[in-house]
Amino acid sequence: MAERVPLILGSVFIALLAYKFFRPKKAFGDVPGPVPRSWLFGNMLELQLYSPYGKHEFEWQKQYGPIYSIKGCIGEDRLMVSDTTALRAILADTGDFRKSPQHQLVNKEVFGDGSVLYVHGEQHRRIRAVMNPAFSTAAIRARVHSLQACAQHLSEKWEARLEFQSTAGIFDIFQDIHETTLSGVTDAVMGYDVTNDKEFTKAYKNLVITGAKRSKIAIVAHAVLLALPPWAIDVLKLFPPRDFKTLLKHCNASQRRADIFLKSQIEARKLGIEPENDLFNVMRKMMSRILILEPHLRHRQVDSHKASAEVSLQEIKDQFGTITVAGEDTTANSIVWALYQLAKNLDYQKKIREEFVEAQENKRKEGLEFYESLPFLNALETLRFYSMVPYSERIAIKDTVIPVSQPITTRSGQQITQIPVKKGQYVQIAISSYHRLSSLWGPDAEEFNPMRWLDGRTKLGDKALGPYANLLTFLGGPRTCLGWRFAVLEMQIVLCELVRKFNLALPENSTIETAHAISLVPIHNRGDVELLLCISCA
Ligand code: HEM
Repeated sequence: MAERVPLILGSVFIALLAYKFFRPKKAFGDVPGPVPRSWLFGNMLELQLYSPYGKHEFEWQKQYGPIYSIKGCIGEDRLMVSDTTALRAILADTGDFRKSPQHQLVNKEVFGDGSVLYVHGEQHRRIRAVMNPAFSTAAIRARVHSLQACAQHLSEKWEARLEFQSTAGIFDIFQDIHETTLSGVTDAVMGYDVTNDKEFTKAYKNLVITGAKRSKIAIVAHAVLLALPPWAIDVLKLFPPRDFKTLLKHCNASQRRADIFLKSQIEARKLGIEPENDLFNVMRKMMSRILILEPHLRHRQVDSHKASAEVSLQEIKDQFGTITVAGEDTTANSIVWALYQLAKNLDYQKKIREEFVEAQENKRKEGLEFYESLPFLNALETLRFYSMVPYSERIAIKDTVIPVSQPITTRSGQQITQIPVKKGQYVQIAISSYHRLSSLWGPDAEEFNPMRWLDGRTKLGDKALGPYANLLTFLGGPRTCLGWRFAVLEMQIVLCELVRKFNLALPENSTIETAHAISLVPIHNRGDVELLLCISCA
């Protein structure tokens, strides 16, 4: 490896130079924005590194409006977008924009090139069409019992911990919630609970720790990775640095699990046992019979044009890690932040507890509809206030324009109603900023206030972009989060179970801030990622 280091460094240097000299010269028709702090980091440290998340971004939005330009590392051009008209055009996914190459590199290495997170165009439409039934309302409704069991397992664990305490116990709930959602997503969605699978959970936890690392070096490394020629990436795979090794290890572990699990499902089917309608089985049914029964054909590629509702075995396997990662961390941290707000506001806990008891006594609804019928629980605006994926990056794959709802005055004083974007320029779908727009959410948009959903002031009408409550939390358009219904139900179930059994409070002198890891994590005043809560039985 040592003898290859100068070669790799040399190519990085040449690639950076080539990037600097051949990248598009004029950014976004002169759209104003904050001055970058340096050429190396651009505005990326303010965007990604500093806590609380949004400290700079929300101020930029106030100063420059819902569209402004920023600089990425090594001179990249980026457009921050929270304007509804512009977002609608980008989210339509008509082929002008793709996911950013950094994300695509990671998605491919961690999940495989058949992952729904990685594929695009026709292959994406085909795989989504096959996966959709496993995430329909009917399919999610069938997961209620499984999710209730996960939530109950957690509450019993807390009860056991509190058994010998005369007063409240103070403990970190962060890991507990993550274990619950890992079990929830793997068991309820994929029919395979990984909690007791030590090898897989270790690989998964290491992946999350690696993905959550934020440092100046990691931020620049992301940009440099892009400048590497494809052969240098292949060398990296042969002699992977530690973080890259973690990604590959997780990929191998999840492929092995998917293999074992699918084999057992296929055997069960041969014996005439029809397994449940979880994701794997919904997808397995879409594999042609020949692919299941003839092992030598397993790696056959599915021809998108001939088989619009088919997937290959490899494509199914690639969804195992995809769903685990996409569904676990985001949902866990949404629950963590909801619990934080509940611990801060005892009144909120009381309201949820009362409406839960009242609904249970009246037995008006059950299952999914029961949770939907609890107004205050559903107004607890964690999904607006803490956007777990605070932004999503896209890159223009050709020269194009983005329409905007209000004219923009450029640095040179021109008024424009559409923004020219050059091939290779980045667009940031500013999800978190969108949720702070006072024009949409009211003058108190920067405050956590469930009442905005109950007193009739939140009316977006035809301006809605996302699939749930007019929020952009789960994005929108053809790449809308596949698991949004599942995530909402899991949050409802876990919060109800915990609030009806426990009183939550914040310990004295604890300061908690949001930090951007994979999603938004709580950083305690000691600098640790944790959420210490004072818990007693209700
Ligand atoms: C609160 C929890 C969640 C949040 C905030 C969230 C957010 C998102 C966002 C913003 C995207 C779009 C990413 C992009 O294109 O850049 C996405 C995609 C996706 N999410 Fe979620 N998600 C959550 C829970 C889940 C769950 C529980 C699952 C599965 C069980 C899931 C599965 C997926 C998948 C498969 C995609 C890729 C969809 C595609 O590209 O077609 N997510 N999610």
